[in-house]
Amino acid sequence: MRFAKGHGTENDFVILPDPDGELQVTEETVRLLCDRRAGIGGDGILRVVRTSALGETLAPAARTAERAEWFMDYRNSDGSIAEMCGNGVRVFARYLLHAGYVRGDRFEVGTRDGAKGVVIEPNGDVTVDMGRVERQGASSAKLARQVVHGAQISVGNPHLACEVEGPVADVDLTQLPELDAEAFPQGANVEVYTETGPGVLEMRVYERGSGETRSCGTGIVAAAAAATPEGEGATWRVRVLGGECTVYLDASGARLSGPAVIVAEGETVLV
Ligand SMILES: N[C@@H](CCC[C@H](N)C(=O)O)C(=O)O
Repeated sequence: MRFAKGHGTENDFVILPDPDGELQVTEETVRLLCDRRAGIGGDGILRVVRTSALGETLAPAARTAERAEWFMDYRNSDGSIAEMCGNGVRVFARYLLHAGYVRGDRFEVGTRDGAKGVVIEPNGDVTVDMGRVERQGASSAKLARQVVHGAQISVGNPHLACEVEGPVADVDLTQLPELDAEAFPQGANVEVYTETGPGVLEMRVYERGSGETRSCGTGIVAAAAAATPEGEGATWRVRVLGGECTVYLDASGARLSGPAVIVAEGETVLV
């Protein structure tokens, strides 16, 4: 089976081209492909399938995805399905261009959170219109060595974005965060962030289904939203372990911009 490998600020993905929806991607397959020793290695999988060949009924809120020719079927490295992946969309867009599946510098990608508009910037960065960012109140999480408090935010998928004092490097993210199950019945991604200068955040993330990763696009947007007073617009540069992205927040929602690259292509015998 053909595959590619790509990343957006080192949030890395195994890309499976499956235009006609012929692959059976099981949880076990995903775990094996994402395994960094026994497989190819990645934080998740991006299956590249024509929306018309998806073979899945989308939730009513995601039906706008049907107008996009290509659908990003995203899976976390543990095999679970997530509604959205911000860096995934950016890498997916880069792959569509690389493979010649799309042309031009503006197109849409279908996701389980609906259609997302993508723009290829003159400097090569990929910007995705993430749509609405929903603030849902406050909650907390128990980490390995501390309890953190923050904002419950939906960017299509669930987040708890927590401002911490001191460097984010000091936060122990080695263990699965314990969350309030009533607030997060489907689990959540947990971000810790601190403001290091005007318009600049530093962030780390423990991703649902993947553990600590070096970047998370939806998490970057959630942290930027949590750091912005409600009702206000803002632009944030968000530094993560794998690089930096920029978030533009306004009344219509959020845009996420940053690098996205394809680093390898080949064939795997794992599937
Ligand atoms: N890395 C992604 C988020 C992937 C999904 C997440 N782990 C979840 O389960 O919600 C991003 O760049 O947004």
